[in-house]
Amino acid sequence: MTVRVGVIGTGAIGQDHIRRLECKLSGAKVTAVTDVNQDLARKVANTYAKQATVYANDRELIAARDVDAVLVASWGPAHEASVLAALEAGKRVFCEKPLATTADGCMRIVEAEMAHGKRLVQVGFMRRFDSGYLQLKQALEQELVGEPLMVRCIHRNVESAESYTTDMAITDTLIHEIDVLHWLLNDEYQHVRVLYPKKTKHALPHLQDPQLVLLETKKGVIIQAEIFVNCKYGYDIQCEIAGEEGVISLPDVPAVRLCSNGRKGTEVLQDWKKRFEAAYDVELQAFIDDGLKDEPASGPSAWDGYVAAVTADACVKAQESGREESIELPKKPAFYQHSAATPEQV
Ligand SMILES: NC(=O)C1=CN([C@@H]2O[C@H](COP(=O)(O)OP(=O)(O)OC[C@H]3O[C@@H](n4cnc5c(N)ncnc54)[C@H](O)[C@@H]3O)[C@@H](O)[C@H]2O)C=CC1
Ligand SMILES: O=C1[C@@H](O)[C@H](O)[C@@H](O)[C@H](O)[C@H]1O
Repeated sequence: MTVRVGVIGTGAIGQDHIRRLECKLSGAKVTAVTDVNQDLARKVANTYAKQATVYANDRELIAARDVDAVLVASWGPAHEASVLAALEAGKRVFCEKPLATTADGCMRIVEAEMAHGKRLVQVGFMRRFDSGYLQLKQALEQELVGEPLMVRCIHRNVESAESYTTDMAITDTLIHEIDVLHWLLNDEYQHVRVLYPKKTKHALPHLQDPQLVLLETKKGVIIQAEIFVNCKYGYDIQCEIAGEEGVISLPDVPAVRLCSNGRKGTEVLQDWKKRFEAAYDVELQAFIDDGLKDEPASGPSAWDGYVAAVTADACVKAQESGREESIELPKKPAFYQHSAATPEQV
């Protein structure tokens, strides 16, 4: 059996996912694509999925008889409408982050999915499938460092586009830490503060960069997350967790060590594509496998998308107020209690 996938949005990550569905993963086939830029959609189909039909819009693609599952990789503000339409059609949907740009939008998706009665949505929080983060999770579960006390994270990008704004440091970038850290710590967020250090000369006038986000969990763990999207030297993701009995850190991505011209060192990756390539493969294979087995979606859920959105809203409020803001979430519905399975491969 094959899961026939329709892809909405054929930009950077849409193309990447189409390529992996067609060339790397098993049990899937891209049968449909669409993009508001129809020339791009045609070009991408022609390059990576010659058999795919190019549709004029998301609604036509979702309705297509040869589309079993939908992959949403359009711009964030377009996600909610596509996910809701896919749910209405009773089709599985993998949605890149953010699930929706507002907490209310995420809640509408949660409600639609619960009304449908089966989990169909997986959110593209790929770090939960990254071997390094899985090793951290395992170490915490085995209590190798005892109770976690403090976390230090770094999320650096080489440079940001002109369209990247100060709030996007939260909604577009920190959102990955927001998701992965509460999953790692098995804890909930309580408060947040955002500090603005001296601004880099490499950021455009409208952008505050870097930023320091201080999150406190209900158990009292303090997380210090640096977001620096014009760091210039590379794509750098770090995470260190200090516990009562020791410290664990995210492993470096293995790379050849080169000694040449009087220097010794390794290449620094330049973007998310290579850093999380294996994680994207595993998350999407999990989505396809759930479809092949006709089982409820088991990856990061619509509820996880909602938690991330509520937390991001509080972070943006803290950016604006300069004060500590609280993060309040309703109780997780029973429908989502047994979600977000951890893949076994570490
Ligand atoms: N999980 C991850 O690490 C990453 C996730 N993303 C997420 O993936 C999404 C796409 O990001 P990129 O590929 O970098 O952006 P992009 O700008 O390269 O591509 C987005 C594409 O969506 C199309 N589009 C916009 N609205 C549309 C609509 N209503 N219907 C159909 N097509 C539409 C655009 O024309 C564009 O071609 C974003 O939500 C982003 O946050 C992006 C990069 C990495
Ligand atoms: O999701 C991603 C991008 O959309 C975002 O713009 C980057 O800052 C992140 O590093 C990347 O993982």
